[in-house]
Amino acid sequence: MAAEVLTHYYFKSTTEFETPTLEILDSGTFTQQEEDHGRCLNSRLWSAAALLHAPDSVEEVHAKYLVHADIVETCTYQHREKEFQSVELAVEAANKAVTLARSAMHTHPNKFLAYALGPYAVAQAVGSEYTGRHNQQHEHNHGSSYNENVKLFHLRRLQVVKAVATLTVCIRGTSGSIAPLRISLVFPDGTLPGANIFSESCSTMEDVIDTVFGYDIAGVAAVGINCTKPRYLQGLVRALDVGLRKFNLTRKPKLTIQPDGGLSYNAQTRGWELPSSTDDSEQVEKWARLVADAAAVVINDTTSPFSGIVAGGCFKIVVHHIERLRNACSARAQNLDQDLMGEGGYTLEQLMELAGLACAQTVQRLYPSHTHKQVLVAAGPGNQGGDGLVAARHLSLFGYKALLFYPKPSKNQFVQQLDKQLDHFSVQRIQAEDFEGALHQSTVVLDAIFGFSFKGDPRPPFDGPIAALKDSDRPIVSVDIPSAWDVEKGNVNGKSFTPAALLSLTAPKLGTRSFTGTHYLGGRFVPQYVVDKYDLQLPVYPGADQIVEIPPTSF
Ligand SMILES: NC(=O)C1=CN([C@@H]2O[C@H](COP(=O)(O)OP(=O)(O)OC[C@H]3O[C@@H](n4cnc5c(N)ncnc54)[C@H](OP(=O)(O)O)[C@@H]3O)[C@@H](O)[C@H]2O)[C@@H](O)CC1
Ligand SMILES: [K+]
Repeated sequence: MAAEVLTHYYFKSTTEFETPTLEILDSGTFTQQEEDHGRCLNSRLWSAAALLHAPDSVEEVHAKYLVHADIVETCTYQHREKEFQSVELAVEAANKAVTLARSAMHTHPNKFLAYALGPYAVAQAVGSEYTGRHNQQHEHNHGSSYNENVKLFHLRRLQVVKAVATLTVCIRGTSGSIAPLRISLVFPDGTLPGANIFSESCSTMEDVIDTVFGYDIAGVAAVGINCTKPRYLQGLVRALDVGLRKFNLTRKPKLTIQPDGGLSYNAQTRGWELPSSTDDSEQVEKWARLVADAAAVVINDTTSPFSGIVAGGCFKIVVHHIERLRNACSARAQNLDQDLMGEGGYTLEQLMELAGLACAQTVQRLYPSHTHKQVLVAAGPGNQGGDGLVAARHLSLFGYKALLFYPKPSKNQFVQQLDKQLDHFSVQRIQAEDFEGALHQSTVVLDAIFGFSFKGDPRPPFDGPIAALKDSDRPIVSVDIPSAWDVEKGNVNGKSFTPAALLSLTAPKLGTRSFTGTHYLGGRFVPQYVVDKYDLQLPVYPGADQIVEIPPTSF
């Protein structure tokens, strides 16, 4: 069964189609602080030392990451109550970490805060997270077993977290990728999932997965790969993916990936070095590409055993890496379109014709003409507007009375021809000042105003109509992404409307992950080589249909 799921996802039931999320995580707070302030934070508290000595720099670093990251972590990775004079002082520092992060976030209300808890291996401060060799000298109770010490260590830290103001705690687990493989995990109730979690026989990815998920005790929320070289990342993600499909988990976990900066540690000079023949910017680009490639294994797979991926880095990662990672993830989506029209041999005209037909078919499927006779097609100035013109023609042929709002005609000759065709299909043109009246008369709306190239706030002549759609109770079917939604972040601050239904073209866009209405996929034109190149996992289109319904995304 596992093999079928892996290699022939096309045969999976379409009800299992789901879009995994991508969230970018800040990373390397320590390294960024060092870079900005030339500060040596090489104490046992590591970056958390800055909470005591340089709180302003902590807030400054958070603010820098927030420009590019979706999630910021408190500066508490190596915060340990043992390094403070009392538990009260430890709690005070932890509270300060939360306050500093929240203060930096006040201009980013849609971003998330996670409380960082580094694993036991890191807290030992002897590089165990890199070598896999854990210090057998235990700090808490020398007579106890390793497991007992790990448990005690985490319980004490969780007591501090519990004392910190109410927080959604995002617990960060680590698996070293170098044999012997060990995982450090924390469990909120202090119960370890099984004795073999730290056993030396736990030496393959399969062992790790069996151990972590075989018990499925409290439902593992996330599993992570940390402190590995970026070049190993995609292989590790694939191995986790293969292993996890064996389990029928009631709740899909997220995967966090946080490789290091790809530098090598020179034991003689005791410093980090670039591989010879690479310069710094080349190294950053390469790092971002490798992490984006690993993330794509999950986000392009609608049958992924993970509900999403959280991508970032760890040691020797700075804000610049995270900025490049964000760009590398977006570039993959654009490349897909270029591929279809480049090597794929399609013309834009062909794709637009098929996209428009899929739009009309979605309206007809959900709001048939015998119940929803009058359809208002709102078409924008870009290629999505062209999809709308094609759809208006088909809708007219399907028996609808079509009204067209198309206030900013395209300069593209082909799109102008599409416009001209509509003169012969009894399509009624609507001027901007009549938009609200037309909306009122209509029984359904096809929103083909803006697609994935929309940026900023809607400008005239589309601002008024978007506001009118927001106030309207008419059912709206949006093409590709609801208009005026950010292609990655969605309906930021609820500025735009939420349609009743969405037709995603080719594959759902990141910004639609919060959409819970009726969701269809269209764009039945993707050749196999593009599927293989981008690891796309597409559902089966039934019969000759141009569209297939996919369940609401579940996050
Ligand atoms: N993937 C596929 O296979 C296929 C994709 N297809 C479709 O193409 C769509 C992407 O098309 P696209 O790139 O032309 O951009 P799209 O989003 O229609 O419009 C951008 C226009 O809006 C404007 N504009 C931007 N911001 C604005 C603002 N704030 N306020 C006001 N205006 C603003 C901007 O104008 P500008 O300001 O740059 O002059 C620009 O002209 C995609 O979503 C899908 O539906 C199919 O046709 C073929 C197969
Ligand atoms: K749209």
